[in-house]
Amino acid sequence: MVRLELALAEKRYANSQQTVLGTIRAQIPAGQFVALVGPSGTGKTTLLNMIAGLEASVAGSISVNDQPVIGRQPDCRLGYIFQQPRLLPWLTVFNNLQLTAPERSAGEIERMLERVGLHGKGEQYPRTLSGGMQKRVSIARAFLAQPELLLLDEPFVSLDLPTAEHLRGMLEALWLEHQPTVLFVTHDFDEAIRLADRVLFLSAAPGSLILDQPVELPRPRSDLDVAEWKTRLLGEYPGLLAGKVVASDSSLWE
Ligand SMILES: Nc1ncnc2c1ncn2[C@@H]1O[C@H](COP(=O)(O)OP(=O)(O)OP(=O)(O)O)[C@@H](O)[C@H]1O
Repeated sequence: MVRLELALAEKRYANSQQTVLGTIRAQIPAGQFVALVGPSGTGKTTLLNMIAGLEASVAGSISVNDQPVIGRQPDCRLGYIFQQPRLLPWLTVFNNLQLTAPERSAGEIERMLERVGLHGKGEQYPRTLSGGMQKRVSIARAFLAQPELLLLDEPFVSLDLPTAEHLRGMLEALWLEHQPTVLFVTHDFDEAIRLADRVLFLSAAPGSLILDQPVELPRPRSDLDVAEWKTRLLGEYPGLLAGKVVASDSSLWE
C-alpha cells in the first residue's frame, strides 16, 4: 500500500532558466486513483518522472510512504507507462515482458497478452508491431509487475477508440482487483472523470495545482454520468481546461 505526498515549490531543469512546475501540494492516500489534467507543457510528465525518482533537483519534496524520492526510486513495486512504449528492440514481446516481471510464469504472460488483445504475438519483435500494439505491450508490462504505485502518461492516446475503451475497462478492473495507487496523466477530461477518484488540475505553464476535485460518482460510470458531471464542473469553472480557475460568477479563486 503506497501513500504519496507532493509538496513541490518549484521545478526547473538544470540546463534551463524556465520554471516548469510551481506549487503543488497534495496528499494521495493508498489505493486512490488520481488523474492529472492540465494544458500541454505544464510539467505533467516532469511530475511523473520526479515521482519515479528520475529527477534529481527540485525545490520542495515528494515522498512515497514518507520516504523522499527525489533522485531515487521509490521503495515499492513501481509501474510506469511512458508516452512512448520504450520496448527493448532486440527482445521478443514475450522476453520484454519476462525481463520486467521474471517472477511471472509463461502462462501468466500469455494470459496478460490475451487480455490486451495480443494473443499469439509473444514471439514477434517490437519493430514488427504497430505503434498501438507496442503501446499495448507496454501496458501489459506495467500490469504484469503488479505495481503498488502505477504512473501512466497518456497511455491510451494513440489507440483506436474500441481498443482504448477496452483498455480503460481493463485498467479499472485491475485497479479494483489490486488497488495500486494510481497517478494518471491525460488530456482527455472525459477519461479522467470516467476513471479517477480525484482530479488534480494544473494551471498553464508553469504548472501549479489550481483545483483538487474529488469525483464522487458511483462506479461503473456511464457516458451520461460523465457528461453531466463534466458540464456541471465546467459550468462552475469555465476556464478550467485552459488552466484557469475563474468561477463563473467571475470571482477569482486564485
Ligand atoms: N529534460 C528537459 N530539459 C529541459 N526542459 C525540459 C526537459 N523535459 C521537459 N522540459 C520542458 O519542461 C516543460 C514541461 O514539459 P512536460 O513534458 O513535463 O509537460 P507536459 O505537461 O507533460 O506536456 P504534454 O502535455 O505536452 O505532454 C516543457 O516546456 C518542456 O520543454
